[in-house]
Amino acid sequence: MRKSLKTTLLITVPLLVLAISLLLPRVRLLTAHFLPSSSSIALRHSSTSALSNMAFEKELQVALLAVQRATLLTKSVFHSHAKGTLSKNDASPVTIGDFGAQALIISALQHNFPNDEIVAEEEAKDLRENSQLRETVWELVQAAKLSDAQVEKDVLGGAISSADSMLDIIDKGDSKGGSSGRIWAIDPIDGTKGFLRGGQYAVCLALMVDGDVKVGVLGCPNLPVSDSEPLKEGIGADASDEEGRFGVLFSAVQGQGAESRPFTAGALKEGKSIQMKPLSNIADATFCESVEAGHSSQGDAANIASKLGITKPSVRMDSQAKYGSIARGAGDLYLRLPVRKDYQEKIWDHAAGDLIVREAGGMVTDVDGQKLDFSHGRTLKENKGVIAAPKSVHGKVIEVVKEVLGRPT
Ligand SMILES: Nc1ncnc2c1ncn2[C@@H]1O[C@H](COP(=O)(O)O)[C@@H](OP(=O)(O)O)[C@H]1O
Ligand SMILES: [Mg+2]
Ligand SMILES: [Mg+2]
Ligand SMILES: [Mg+2]
Repeated sequence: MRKSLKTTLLITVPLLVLAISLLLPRVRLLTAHFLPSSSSIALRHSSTSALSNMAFEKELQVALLAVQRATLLTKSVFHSHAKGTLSKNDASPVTIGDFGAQALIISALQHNFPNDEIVAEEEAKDLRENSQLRETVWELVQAAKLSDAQVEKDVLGGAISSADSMLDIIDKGDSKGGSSGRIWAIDPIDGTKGFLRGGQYAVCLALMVDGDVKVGVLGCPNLPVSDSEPLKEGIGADASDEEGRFGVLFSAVQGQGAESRPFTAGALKEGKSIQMKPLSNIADATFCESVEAGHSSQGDAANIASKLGITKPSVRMDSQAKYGSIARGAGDLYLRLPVRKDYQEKIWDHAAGDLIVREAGGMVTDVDGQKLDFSHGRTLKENKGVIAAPKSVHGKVIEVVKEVLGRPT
């Protein structure tokens, strides 16, 4: 009896060990691919209904990691390369960082969601015509990797196969956009002028379904990690070298709240829920606006602020870092006031930030108080400007904006 028990154990124990060792890597792979690691990207939900509905969990995980990898590329451009700056048809700048970041994000989206459409800011034409530029971007793209090789491969799909396929991938961002289906909006570097100056910039990604923004992620490598640090001008790439104090990822999923987490090169850190700052007296508000006077009328902003009784000077910063900053309560208002009648805002300049502010308890509209409508193609052609504010004061701000800009009431 004892002998047969011993024999059985001798056979079954090694078999069990073998089975477990064969199964474990598969379970790990599946977990990495389909389920976010609970410690690394645990979502905090703002409502109980969200707890029973973890919608867009995979989209959020992929978006966070794709933005993180692309942001690593942009940081590497800032620190070690000439920026390879070109002037586009509209005289705005584009750099090797913009091209590289767009290639990496689209590659990750195609690996996970091959049927989704993509609206992205850049196109590969200049790289097709300039082989030296193409090689520089290709080198950058090959070098940009998350430190976790398993996540890099399983979640983001690993490396792009060749320089030519990189060009095709960049051009996959040519969707016309619209009101139906799943469409991602990418701004590989928002605030390119800020990036070139060493100021704020953001790597931006949002998913729209039937014209409605469902997921938004912003990578802001030059903003402070701390949500409570007051809004300040002049923090930029030099400061971001200070170990651990700079670099933040903002994210939001519709109906599930907004979060911030420290930016890293490795596993995603846990997200922390963020909210707009309660503002009982509008006169105490801090408002932010573009650094570029050509993107937002600073004169109109000053008039609006003064009529609202605001005495603090505006905080000027580039990019959707403005949306992230007010969503975390570091500032209160974001005013973007049209400079030219004919300019149509681009959806990739606003989709992620709009959702992040709304999920943090804010309200985002155009200068007439209409919500931003992402269902009209690549631009926000039915909207003019952007006004983002806490819900409690948004109506008052719009009243004054209309008065100063002479908009119909
Ligand atoms: N006349 C204009 N009015 C408003 N926005 C403009 C503009 N010309 C360019 N932009 C947009 O302003 C964005 C930067 O915004 P901000 O001033 O808040 O940093 C640019 O994004 P990119 O830098 O991605 O090209 C660009 O799309
Ligand atoms: Mg641009
Ligand atoms: Mg932009
Ligand atoms: Mg851009």
